[in-house]
Formats: sequence, structure tokens, C-alpha cells
Amino acid sequence: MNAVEIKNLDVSINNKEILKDINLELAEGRFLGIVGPNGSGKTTLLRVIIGIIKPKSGSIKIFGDTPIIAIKKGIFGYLPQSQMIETTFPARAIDVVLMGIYSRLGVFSWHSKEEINLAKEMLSMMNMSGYENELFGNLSGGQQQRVSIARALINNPKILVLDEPSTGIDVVGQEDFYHLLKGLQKKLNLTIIMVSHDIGAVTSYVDEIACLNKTLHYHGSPLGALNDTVIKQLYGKHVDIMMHTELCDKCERLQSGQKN
Ligand SMILES: Nc1ncnc2c1ncn2[C@@H]1O[C@H](COP(=O)(O)OP(=O)(O)OP(=O)(O)O)[C@@H](O)[C@H]1O
Repeated sequence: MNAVEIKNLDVSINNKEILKDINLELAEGRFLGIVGPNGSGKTTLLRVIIGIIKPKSGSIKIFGDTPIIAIKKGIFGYLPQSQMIETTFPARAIDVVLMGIYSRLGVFSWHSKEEINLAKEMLSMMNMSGYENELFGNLSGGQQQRVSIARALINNPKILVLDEPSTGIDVVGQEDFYHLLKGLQKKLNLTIIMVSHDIGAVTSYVDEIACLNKTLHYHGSPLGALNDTVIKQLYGKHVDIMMHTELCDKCERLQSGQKN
């Protein structure tokens, strides 16, 4: 069964057409990158997928269910574009991860030893062991991002939805971050949907890419997204894309099940 199935989707906000005739299928366990210029509807598409925005017409199925039912089943882990945690708030990294449980239950409660251990496990999976008691606001942007993903993963979602997760992370940090995501995808059989501006970098890490500018101009193998026609349709002119010419070696090894 497909993780995501979108058919003839149209979305309007305040009578303005934002997305038009989107058709997209994504199998379970795949890593999809969504790219496109500013204002092209990337965040809107993510919000439709996770059931925050209702489409004007068309259908969207998440493992065969509507997004609303998928939310109730805890299918999604979501990391929005802007950090939703006030960095001056005196919360430790582990408190932020445990907030994932609060948001599921909708109530505050004391945490059991099992939940605290689970939060530690999530931090360890994000290579953040040893930072449990650090104040969130004192962590670097990249470390905060990892803690936020640990929070998104604590309810064991089947689809991880990330909106521009690498913003503010330097190039080396971004590479490590993408490898970490790739590792999670394989280890947890996680379906990942990630919006990014960086078509060049994303091309090296994702299994599929969707090029969006109100309509879907391309969906398929990442390398095919870099042809001149697609780029021109997306950005309205020729753009030189900085890219790896091949898929990242380390990712290919991961893909074929080999160890680093
Ligand atoms: N709540 C809203 N009210 C009015 N217009 C909106 C709203 N949300 C989005 N839009 C409009 O929809 C269009 C697409 O916005 P969206 O945030 O989905 O684009 P994006 O591709 O994610 O942009 P960016 O790359 O800049 O984050 C924009 O023109 C935006 O102004």
C-alpha cells in the first residue's frame, strides 16, 4: 500500500489558487524531497498531507485513510519550518523530546521511567546522547534540529514530514544531517517527506524528488530533476545548480545494506 496517494488535488486559500491538479504517489519507506521556489506551495502541500489544510477538490489518502484519521492513528511526525520552541524557555533537551508525548495526549502529566528512557533512546538515535540535561536554548541550530526530530519520532510515526529542516545548519552539518535521516529511513522503514530549497544537495540523498510550482512539474528520480526544462519550468529561467554529479557514495552503501 502507498504511504501517500494524492489525486487531482486543488488547493485555494482566500480564493487564491495555491496548488493545482497535483497527482503524487509515494510508497512506504521512500524518501521524497519537495523542491521549488519561494511561494510555490511546498509548505501548503505538506499541510494538506498532514491534514491541517483542507483541499478545495481532489483526494488524499495516507495508508488508505484520510489525513484526519491518519493523525488520530499517530502516523505523522512533523517538524514545521519555524522552530516552535521558544529558545529562552528553560527546557532541557530531554524535556523538548518528552513534549512529543504531551502533544499526543493533549495533557501534561508526570513521565514514567519508560517514557524518559524512550526519550533518551530517541536522543541517542539522533547522535545526541550526553545532551539530555543541556538547556535547549544553549544548543547549536543543528543540535536543536536533531532534538526536534527526536521529539517528532517519540510517538513512533510511520511518516516523518520535515519543512526546511536544514535551514541555519552549515554545509558539513547538513551532510551529516541528511545521512542521519537516511539512516533513520532504513532503520525504521520510515517514509520521509522533506521540503528543501537546496535542489543540488537534496538530489544526492532522496529516493524521489517532486518539483513544485503550483503544479507538479516533475516527480521521479532525483537526477532527472536537474534537466534544463524542469529547472526553467520551476524557476522561470536557467539556474546553475550546485550539485553532486552522482548519488552520495555513503547513501548508496546504506541503500544496498552495507555498513559505513
Ligand atoms: N494562510 C495563508 N493565507 C494566505 N495566503 C497563504 C497562506 N498560506 C500560504 N499562502 C500563500 O500560498 C502561497 C504558497 O505558500 P507556501 O508557504 O506554501 O509556499 P512555499 O513554497 O513553502 O514558500 P517558501 O519556500 O517561501 O517557504 C504563497 O503565495 C503564500 O502567500
